[in-house]
Amino acid sequence: MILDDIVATKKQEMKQFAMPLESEVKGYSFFEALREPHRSLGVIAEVKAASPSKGVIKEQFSALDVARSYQEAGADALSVLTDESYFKGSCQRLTEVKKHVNLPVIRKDFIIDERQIEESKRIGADAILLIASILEPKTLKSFYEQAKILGLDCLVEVHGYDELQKVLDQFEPDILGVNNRDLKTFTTSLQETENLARHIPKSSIFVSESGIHEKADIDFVSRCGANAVLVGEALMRADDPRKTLPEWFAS
Ligand SMILES: O=C(O)c1ccccc1NCC(=O)[C@H](O)[C@H](O)COP(=O)(O)O
Repeated sequence: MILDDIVATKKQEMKQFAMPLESEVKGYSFFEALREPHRSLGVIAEVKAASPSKGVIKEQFSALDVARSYQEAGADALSVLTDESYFKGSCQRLTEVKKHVNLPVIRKDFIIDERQIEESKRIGADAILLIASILEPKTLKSFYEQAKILGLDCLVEVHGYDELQKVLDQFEPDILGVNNRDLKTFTTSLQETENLARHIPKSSIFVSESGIHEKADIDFVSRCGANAVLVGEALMRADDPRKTLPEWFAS
């Protein structure tokens, strides 16, 4: 199963781990950006070169140009994939984006080791992703608290009611993401957002992640009660995100 492979690779990579030097970048609050979005829903626009489910999404591009186009499109925050093996991302890419774009950036990776939390801070991330399906609930809570101490926000990602309950048995995250993609089968359905919506605590910012491709999807997850969306592939494939995003939010 691909998720097990990704985690196994990550564990292997951690054997050669070297903590990077601190990068000089300005921090922005990921949480505040989503709490007071530019539009009716917060938009986290993702810089995503490739993925296990789709292969190469965009060949040979400037991450900086993409990130700037997202900013000009009115995105509230950016997501930058840093996993190299499966997503063709990198930590350097995140730092480069942070140096030139005035938006909060979440590091999108598979955090399985607490050293990656400090690494995220050092490369300039404002937030990290914590995936419930790859962490024991107590470890997830501990990583969440460690990230907070370092001033990093966390997007806690769940898929399915059981995962959500396991997280909520421990704590109520400030930002809760429902991944519409089942990371074990790659099946994507916005029904996931609808199914879990009523179980999301009112105090959490509710992010609908993955599989959002058109205005109808934005309208649907909005009706479900999502506060924000995380969009990768559709914006990476868009001719011009500066046109696409406003079209998605036109009334
Ligand atoms: O996108 C994948 O194929 C994938 C496979 C295994 C683990 C994670 C994966 N994606 C990470 C993400 O969370 C998405 O990049 C993000 O939600 C955006 O999704 P999309 O808009 O569908 O590109």
